[in-house]
Amino acid sequence: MNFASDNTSGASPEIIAAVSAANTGAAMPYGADDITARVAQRLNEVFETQAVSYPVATGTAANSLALAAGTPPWGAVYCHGDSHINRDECGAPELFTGGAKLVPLEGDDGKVTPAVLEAALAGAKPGFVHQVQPAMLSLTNATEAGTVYTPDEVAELAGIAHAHGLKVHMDGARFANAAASLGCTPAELTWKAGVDVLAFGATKNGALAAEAVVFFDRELAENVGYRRKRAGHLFSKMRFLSAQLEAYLSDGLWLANASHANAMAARLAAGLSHVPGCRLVHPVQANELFVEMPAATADALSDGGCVFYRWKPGDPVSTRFVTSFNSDPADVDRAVKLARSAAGQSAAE
Ligand SMILES: Cc1ncc(COP(=O)(O)O)c(C=O)c1O
Ligand SMILES: C[C@@H](O)[C@H](N)C(=O)O
Repeated sequence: MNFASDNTSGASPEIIAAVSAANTGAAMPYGADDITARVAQRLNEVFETQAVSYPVATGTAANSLALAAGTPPWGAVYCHGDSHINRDECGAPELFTGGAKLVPLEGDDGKVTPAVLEAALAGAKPGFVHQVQPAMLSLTNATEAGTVYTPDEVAELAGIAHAHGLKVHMDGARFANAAASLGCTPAELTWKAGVDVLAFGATKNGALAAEAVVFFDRELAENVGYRRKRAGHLFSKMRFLSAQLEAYLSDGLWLANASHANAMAARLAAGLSHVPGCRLVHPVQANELFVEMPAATADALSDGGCVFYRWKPGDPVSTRFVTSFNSDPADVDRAVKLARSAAGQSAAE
């Protein structure tokens, strides 16, 4: 019962098979192979536009390369305070941009709001040499709180950003989960809503290690090839990274994986929300749930073999559960049963 992260899941058998199948004969290196060319075309089909895409191996690299493409060293990137780029990338965005400043914004349920963004930009001083210059807005979809931005919400925020001359980045480490949750098209959730560059995630949703930086604003991509090489993310045997993405984007695998993960999160949330003392901290809209629960309940879950993060200490303790493309419903039900017994509730209730 491992719900620590979707990073703990294995890889989809289809993706493993694709990597094995790619291991046939020789292929030109550094992205000059046929599979990489097919992935670029496939991404254009999925997003219904002519984009420029760069496969990389981690979400941090995808985010940092995307931000560097649109942010000068003296720039400012506006993001949610709990965003991964702000909390969990060890300064990679700051490094890749040459020292730009991340400007964290408040917002309930992990989401930036138009009012907060407007106020932050109203306080900026374009042209004032003593202050960083607004350059990009970064939104995470699905968010780090397990919520999602709808296309309309993205469009409203992107409209504000563009009106102030900023470009818009989307951290899409869990983009599949957002798209599956919303039932909208990838285009509706990105460039049609004003997103200029997407860090398109696959690793957390069934790939071994594969992401793609997808530029809808193709001019932004001008120097990314050099930045990727300098970052050490230009794979010499790129076919094996691209093979993952090709399989991921074939036969609807990426959305099927995300739909299952989302369904398991909903199942777990439905069960835990009826356990005395348990409270869902955020709406469960993708594959993450944050649950406040008595420390004794958390201990019983851990003692019973359930693996999850204690997000904030205390009693009640704030916990995070993340489900994956291959989460077993029996594990979900076992976790709920453990919580119920800890709360003195009979499993039959
Ligand atoms: C929202 C979000 N963005 C980006 C990343 C970065 O991915 P990676 O750990 O592959 O660098 C993660 C990590 O899991 C994440 O949760
Ligand atoms: C914790 C965080 O860095 C990681 N990306 C996760 O969601 O598990």
